[in-house]
Amino acid sequence: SEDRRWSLADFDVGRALGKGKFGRVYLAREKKSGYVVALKILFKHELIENKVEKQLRREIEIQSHLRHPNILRLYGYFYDAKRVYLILEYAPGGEFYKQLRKLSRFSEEQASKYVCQMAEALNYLHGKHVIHRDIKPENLLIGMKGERQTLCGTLDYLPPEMVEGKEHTDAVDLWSLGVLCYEFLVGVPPFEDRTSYKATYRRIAKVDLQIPTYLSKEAGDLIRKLLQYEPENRIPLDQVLDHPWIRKYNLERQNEAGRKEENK
Ligand SMILES: COc1ccc(/C=N/Nc2[nH]nc(C)c2C(=O)Nc2cccc(NC(C)=O)c2)cc1
Repeated sequence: SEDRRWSLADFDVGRALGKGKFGRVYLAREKKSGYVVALKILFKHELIENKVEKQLRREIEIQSHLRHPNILRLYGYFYDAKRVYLILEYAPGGEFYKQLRKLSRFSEEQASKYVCQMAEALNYLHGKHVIHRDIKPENLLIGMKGERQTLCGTLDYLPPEMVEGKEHTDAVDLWSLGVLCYEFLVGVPPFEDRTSYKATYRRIAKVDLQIPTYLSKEAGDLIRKLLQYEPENRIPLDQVLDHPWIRKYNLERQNEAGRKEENK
């Protein structure tokens, strides 16, 4: 459990899994239990230089209390003179967007399953008044059963209110969900404009959205209902989970209790 005092001596540290924005992630095994985890090692001087230590403390506080099959667990943390160590759940599949790049785009069935899992994770987060605010493929990992977990930075996924520096609510996550849904099906984000940052900004602010004709009517309908300029016009998560395009491929969705049972 996360309240005992951990230290590096408790772990056999294995291969580097990859580099995050701050520090590196290693495969590690807790010596007594043999439990395999991902150990994220952050350098204090980098956190201080980037003025993110307060944000990290807040994220640790939030993530250590979250329990959801589609949200990566933070089991605990510890630190020494130079580093902060996060003991995170290990998702064997690795980064989701590597999968997306390889496949270039997903089938409607696969995309619907991923969007459903994201909507369930967001529903759980919003129920706890937590806004993710940074949903993008780079922050998604593939779990044991191929499901995705959101690991808690480009313009592509930001809604108009955030690119325009206005007030924002948890509706920002609805917009990002719509952007991701489009990207899963098309292979590129809807407002991408490789010429410039400003061009992307303009396309987002105008909601310059073209839905390819090869997408099903239902898929296009859900994307349009999420990519609404006005935050209050975006359909809420419970309606996303009830949308025909989601229900069609996620018949086995039980209520939350049922799902918790399944994951005990
Ligand atoms: C290079 O091939 C890989 C294949 C699978 C992985 C699995 N990573 N799984 C994780 N579980 N919990 C955490 C945290 C992570 C994680 O951060 N992984 C990670 C971090 C940075 C880069 C990558 N690279 C890739 C390819 O997934 C993975 C990592 C690397």
